[in-house]
Parts: sequence; structure tokens; C-alpha cells
Amino acid sequence: MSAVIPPLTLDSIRSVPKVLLHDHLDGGLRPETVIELAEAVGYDALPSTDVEELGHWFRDAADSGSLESYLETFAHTCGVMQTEEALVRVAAECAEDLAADGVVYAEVRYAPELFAERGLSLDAVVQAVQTGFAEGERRAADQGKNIRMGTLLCAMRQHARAQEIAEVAVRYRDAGVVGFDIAGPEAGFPPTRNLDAFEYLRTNNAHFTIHAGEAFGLASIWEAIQHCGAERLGHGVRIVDDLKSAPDGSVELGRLAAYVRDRRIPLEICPSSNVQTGAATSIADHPIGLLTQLRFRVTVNTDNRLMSGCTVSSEFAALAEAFGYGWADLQWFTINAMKSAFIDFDQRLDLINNVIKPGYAALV
Ligand SMILES: O=c1[nH]cnc2c1ncn2[C@H]1C[C@H](O)[C@@H](CO)O1
Ligand SMILES: [Zn+2]
Repeated sequence: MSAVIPPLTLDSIRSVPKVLLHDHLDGGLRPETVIELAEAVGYDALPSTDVEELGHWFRDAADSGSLESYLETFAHTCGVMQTEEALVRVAAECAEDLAADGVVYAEVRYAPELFAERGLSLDAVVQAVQTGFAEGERRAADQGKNIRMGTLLCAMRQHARAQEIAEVAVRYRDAGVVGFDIAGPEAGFPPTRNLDAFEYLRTNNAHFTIHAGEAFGLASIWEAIQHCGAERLGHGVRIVDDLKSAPDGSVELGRLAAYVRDRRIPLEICPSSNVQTGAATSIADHPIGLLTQLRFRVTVNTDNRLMSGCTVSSEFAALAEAFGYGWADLQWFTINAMKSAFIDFDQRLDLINNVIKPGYAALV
């Protein structure tokens, strides 16, 4: 008797364990939560107070073709995330929503400075988010869905607070903050502007990723890796600019692309977000197809679930449809992500051997 392998559908994909490394807390709120919090904190600039309309508004406004206008939508989410209560709620719901999608390990990032505009200290922000993640993990476990949340703290490229935020990240490293990142507009703000912060992190053996190779090309990726010491690349899709395809179908890797592949530097690929910001023309034409074929260390991520109306499962489903991926490919992306996480090696191995592999094996 041969085993029956279930077809890949959104539901069946939701049932297998998944790992998420690139997801922004302020890009993943439920539209109803944005509306309720706006009322509670007296934020009166929302473009709509109708749940469905607001959800559409975020997706349409983010569908802008440029990173700069895509980022403007965050004014409304950050606008309602200025109290401890709001942060606890948003973080708890984030963990619940990811667990409901079948995510077993997530690293969720945010910039504490963006939630400190109405007087909260950076410490109060971080503590509130950690409280929320722990609450969400508990609620998910009560529903039979186990998820572990890790936190990445971002500094915004256009501000000058990277050193301060890096210090907060190191201070909370034993309380669930597993790493650091820089986010925001890429063009005009090279990662080397924050060299002191990266040096501080390396001195403290702390982990960091850098948004690079999204709205700007190879120079940004090269600086992030070779000057700053990034362990992973947020997006990194523009690494394809260093690939040359020959008429016979073979592909030649430039020096930087070869370095990224050979050193197994993880690419935090966010397909739908890339289409919205213009970093890719469509899912079907997304460089992830070629990068996967060339066996770069590709991981699949959501970036901003509210702005893209996506989940990890829906990103997997879209890729499966565009590139014909099967369960073995989804397991490969998932193990790639787990190997690339910023938690301890023994914990990553435990999740791979005792959660991810058995989860995919159970399909057959
Ligand atoms: O894809 C992105 N590239 C650069 N910056 C981004 C992206 N998605 C979100 N951000 C910004 C907007 C958020 O306010 C900030 C921290 O989560 O990070
Ligand atoms: Zn991002």
C-alpha cells in the first residue's frame, strides 16, 4: 500500500510546523485591534474605522511600488502603540495569530523608539512587549498550539539611536531579546552609518541581521556583511544582481553572491512585501525561484502581515503555486530558517529534530 501524500492547500500548509524570522510587530496588527486601540488612546487619524475597509486600506496603501511610501502606512500602527496596555495586547495577539498559522518559532522585530513618542521609556516598551509575547505563548499553548517567541530590536536607519538600541538589546538578551536589526528607508542610509553599534554588538557576542538589498543593491549587501558583520540579510533579494545567466541556462555567481552562498548567509525573503515595494515584479518572477534552485540559504517570511494581507502559510501557498514546490521544499525552507535563528544551537536542534521533522513526517 503506498502512502497518501496530502495536496498542498492553505489548510494543509497551516497544519505543518513553520519558522518565521522576519516579521514586524507594528506591521502585523489585526485591523480590529488598530481601530479599538485608536479609540482607547485617542488617535483620530485613521483612514477608516470600518474593520474590512481599514484592512483593505493598509494593503492598497502599501501596494505603492516604493519602500518609502510603503513605510508611510506605519504611522497609523505606531500611532496606536504608545501605551503599555496597547503593546501587551498587540504582542499577545501577534503570538496567538502566528501560532494559529502553525508557526512554532518566530523572531518578531520592532523599533522601541517608535513606541516612545508619548513618554514611554525604551525599557518600558521592551518589558511590555515581552509580557505580551509571554501571554500570547500561554494562550496559544492553551489552544494546543506551542510557539516560542524571540524578539529582535530594530534601530531606524533615518534616526541616530542605533547605539542606544543596541545597548537595550544586550541588556534584555536573557529576557527574550535574541538580536538586533536596522530598518527603515535604505537608499541614502547605508548600514555603515551605524558602525559603532555593530561593533558594540560584536564585542558583546550579540546577534544581528540587517535590512539590506531590498530598495538598494549590492553595495548595501556588501557593506552589511563585510563592514558591519551582519549574520543574516533582511530581504537580500538584490543579491541576484551578482548572478549572470548564460544562454545555455547555467548561472555564474559573482564574488559577493558566491560569498553569501558559500558562507550560508541566510536570506530573509519576504515575497509579497517585495512585490508591493517594487523589489520584485511578481511572485512568479521573484528571485526566490532562482536563489532556491542555486541552494542559497533561503528562508520564507511575511515582513508585514497587515500591509500584505499574508501569513507564512499563504506565502508558502503562493510560492508552491508559482514554482511547483512540494512538502520537501517547504520543509527545506523551514529547516533553513530554524538553523538560522538567533537562539542557542541546542534549542534549534531540538526544534528541528523533535518538532519540525516529525511534523512533516506525520503528513505521509
Ligand atoms: O521591509 C522593510 N524594509 C525596511 N523597513 C521596514 C520594512 N518593513 C517594516 N519596516 C520598518 C517600519 C517599522 O516601523 C519598522 C520597525 O518595525 O521597520
Ligand atoms: Zn522588514
